[in-house]
This record gives sequence, C-alpha cells and structure tokens, in this order.
Amino acid sequence: MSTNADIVRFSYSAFRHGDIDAAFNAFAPDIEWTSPTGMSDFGLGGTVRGHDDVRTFLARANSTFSEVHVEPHEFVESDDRIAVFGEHRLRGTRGGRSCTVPFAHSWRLDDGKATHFQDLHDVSEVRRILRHDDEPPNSPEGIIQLGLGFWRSKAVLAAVRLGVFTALAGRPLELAELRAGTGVHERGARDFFDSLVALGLLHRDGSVYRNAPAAEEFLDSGKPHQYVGGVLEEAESQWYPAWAHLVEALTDGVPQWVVTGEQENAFDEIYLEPDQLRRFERAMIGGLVPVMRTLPERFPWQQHRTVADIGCCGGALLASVLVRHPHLTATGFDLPALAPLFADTAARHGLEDRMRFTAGSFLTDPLPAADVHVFGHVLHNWDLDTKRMLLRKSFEALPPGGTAVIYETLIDDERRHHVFGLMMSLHMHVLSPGGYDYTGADCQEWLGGAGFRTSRVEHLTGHEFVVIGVK
Ligand SMILES: C[S@@+](CC[C@H](N)C(=O)[O-])C[C@H]1O[C@@H](n2cnc3c(N)ncnc32)[C@H](O)[C@@H]1O
Repeated sequence: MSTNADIVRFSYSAFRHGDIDAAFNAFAPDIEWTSPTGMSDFGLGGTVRGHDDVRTFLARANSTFSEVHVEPHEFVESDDRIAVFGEHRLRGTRGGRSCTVPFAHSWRLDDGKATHFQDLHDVSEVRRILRHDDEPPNSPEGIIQLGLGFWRSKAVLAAVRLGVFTALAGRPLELAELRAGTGVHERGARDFFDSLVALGLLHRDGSVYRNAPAAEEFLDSGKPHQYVGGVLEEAESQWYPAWAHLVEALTDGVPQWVVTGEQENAFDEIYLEPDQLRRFERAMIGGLVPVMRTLPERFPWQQHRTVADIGCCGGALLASVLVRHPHLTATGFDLPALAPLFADTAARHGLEDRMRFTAGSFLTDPLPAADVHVFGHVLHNWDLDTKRMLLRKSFEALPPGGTAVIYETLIDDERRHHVFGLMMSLHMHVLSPGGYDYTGADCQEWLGGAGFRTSRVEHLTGHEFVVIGVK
C-alpha cells in the first residue's frame, strides 16, 4: 500500500510529466488549495476548493508564467501531514524574466487522498519578475520606442532575408567576410550588424561577429526542423507589406493580403504555386517550433491510441508527437495540395507506417475518426460560424471520451494582457476575411455548445495555450 509520502511524490511527478488527470486522482474532490495571499492581485492568492477551481487556478498560473518548474527536494512525513521543501523556477509569460524561489508545501491526506495543500514562499521575487513584464510606456521615450517598434522588427526580418544568421552558423566572421557573405553594402554594414548585437541576436569581439546561442539554434536555415526563421521570412515577404495597410483593414474591414482572390479559399490560392506552398510550410514550421518542443510532453498521449491533426499542413507536429510516443498512429487531414509535403515528412522520420494523409476540406467533408483531434492554429483563421461548425464536426467524429486539443496563441479572458494574442487577432483581420483570435473562455463556450462534456485551458509555452475538450 502506498504511504502518504508516496502519494504526494507521485502527484509532483505526474505534474512534471504533464499528466494533470493522474495528479488530480490523488486529490480529494473537495481539496482546499491555499497560495500566498501576496499574489491575490495576480489572481493567484488565497484558497480555492474542489477540482474545477484548482484547475482554473493552475490554468491562471500557467498563463502568468511561461515556465513553472517545481523541484521537491525533501519530504517529511508526520501522521496525516507531509511537508515538502524545494524550489520553484518561474518565468513570467510577458517579459520573460525568471527567478528561483524556495518553497515549503504543506499537505494533509485522508484515506489516501490529499484534502489540503498550502504553498508557502516569499512572493517578493515573484512579484518583481511579473511587475517588470511588459510595463505600459510611462514616459515620452517609452511611447516613442513602442511606436517605432517596427524598426527592430524590420532589422531582424532583413537579417533573416539576407541570411546573416545562416552565414554565421558555426563560424564567426570578420565584418568584411560577413558583408561579403550577405551582400550588405559597406555604408550601413556596421550599424546594421551592431544593431543585431544590441538586439541580442549577435555577439561581437572586436570586429568579429558570431551568432548568439538562440540565433545559432533557431535562425540557421541549415537546421530545418528548428528553423524559426521560416515564419520571419513569411513576415518579411507577405505580412509586413499587408500590415502596411492596417489602417485600410481597420476602416474598410477588408483583408489586405496580396493574394489574387480568384480561389474561394485563400489557402487554395497560396497552394497554386509549389514554391509558395513550400514557403508557407516553412512559415508554419517556424511558428510550430515552440509547440513541437512542448505538446509531445504536455498532453497525456499515453491514454490514447489514435490522433488526427485537422489542418496538419506538412505533418511536422504529428511527426514530433509520434517520434516521442511509439504506441500512437496518426492521420493528417488537410487540402490535397499538402499530400506530397506530408509524405516527405513521414519518410524523413521513418513514420510511413504510422502517419497517413487524408485529403479533404473540413468545410465540406466529415473529419476522420480518431481518439484525439488536434486543431493547431486553425480555428483563428475562420469566422464564428465556421469555428463552431468545426468543433461540432469534431464532436461527431470523436468516440465517447475522445478529446479535442486546440493550440492557439490565446487572448487572456479579460482581453487586456496578452499582447501577442491580440496582435495575432489583428493579423487575422489583416489577412483573412472572417478570422480572429479568441480567449480560452470563448473556446470553452464553443466546445460546450458542440456537446463536449468538459474542457480546460492550459498554458503550453510562451504565447501558446492549449484548450482541451473531452466528449
Ligand atoms: C494556419 S495553418 C496551421 C497549420 C498547422 N496546424 C500548424 O499549427 O502550423 C492552417 C492549416 O489549415 C489548412 N486548411 C485550410 N483550409 C482547409 C480546409 N478547407 N480543409 C482542410 N484543411 C484546411 C491549411 O492548408 C493549413 O495547413
């Protein structure tokens, strides 16, 4: 029989592996969960009761922090009480600042279930990293800097387009060599490359430049599976020109993308040219890198056998999940043009037997049957009726207990904090006729309307969240 300490140890381990349901199995239905009151103004202080409210609390914590590592070091048992000593490592979602804070956790158990949990830690350091996140501009300089934010953006997009980070991959270069490798004219070269140093993407020793670690890892086009630059290439060539017409998009309500509009679906339009199709896939992979690094670990895939990715593009997300979970088989569902790209992805990973492509349109065809449906960066492309229709179709195709997993850069429920989610929604207004981004609560409401029994929102990483609906 498990001791109380085993049960508590198990719940830490389940949380660490993203198996939230297993962790909750160790909690009494009316568990009392108490956090330092000093965090109340962030919605993270005081006592909540019962599984649903604890889940809501954890979802709020996950949207406040992009990283939460809870490291228990010592377990001390006394009758029905367990004290756990360890440390939290936390990173604020909006400013990226991190801190490590010691904690004492007090647990009380009754009949093998946790009935009380209390978290005790010094909140001052935690408040410091949150307070500095994305502070509103409170000076003339701050306002000017915010308004001229496109200077930084365009410098980075130009660097990707000119191949600066790929030229420097694995080899520092003298200024003259770097200019030669990227075609940058002498006149602006020093200011351009030194701007990239100031922005933290390059390092310079004397006149020798090299990539900063993140640029080396994610902006070298020679590393296609982790190349975030694909999304920046798309931004440089397609999105930046479209955003130049944001005012028109806002006043006319009409998308400003440079597609010809001859096809009914903008995606069909993009896929007319094989080069555009590959470019679009590179952009999607760029945006997917953070999700591919987290979703395979953060969802209880071991509880399911089949998964269908609805709007799977070239299948990169499925490959990342299947490589990590050998018991799973998968269907990728997307427009017919994506079939060859999907086949390439499956072959590259040796997954031809486990991932198959189904060509179709989710606007007109039923969705493939599977235990799990993934909708990744898909719902935000569409208007409300289509969003709801896709979730209804998903409900019809899933078995009882089947699960819809929707990852998206959500807007916070109060619609006042998640800058990235709100910018993404403006992006949809600029690019698509009906698309817009949404809050976790919106999505939960649509899931409920489609018939899903329960739903929850969890933070995935950075700006990415996942909404999970269970039939
Ligand atoms: C924004 S991309 C997202 C791709 C991928 N899920 C991701 O997370 O990067 C939207 C995807 O939906 C697909 N799509 C668009 N219209 C579709 C339709 N009518 N039927 C099926 N898939 C469609 C596109 O081809 C594209 O792969």
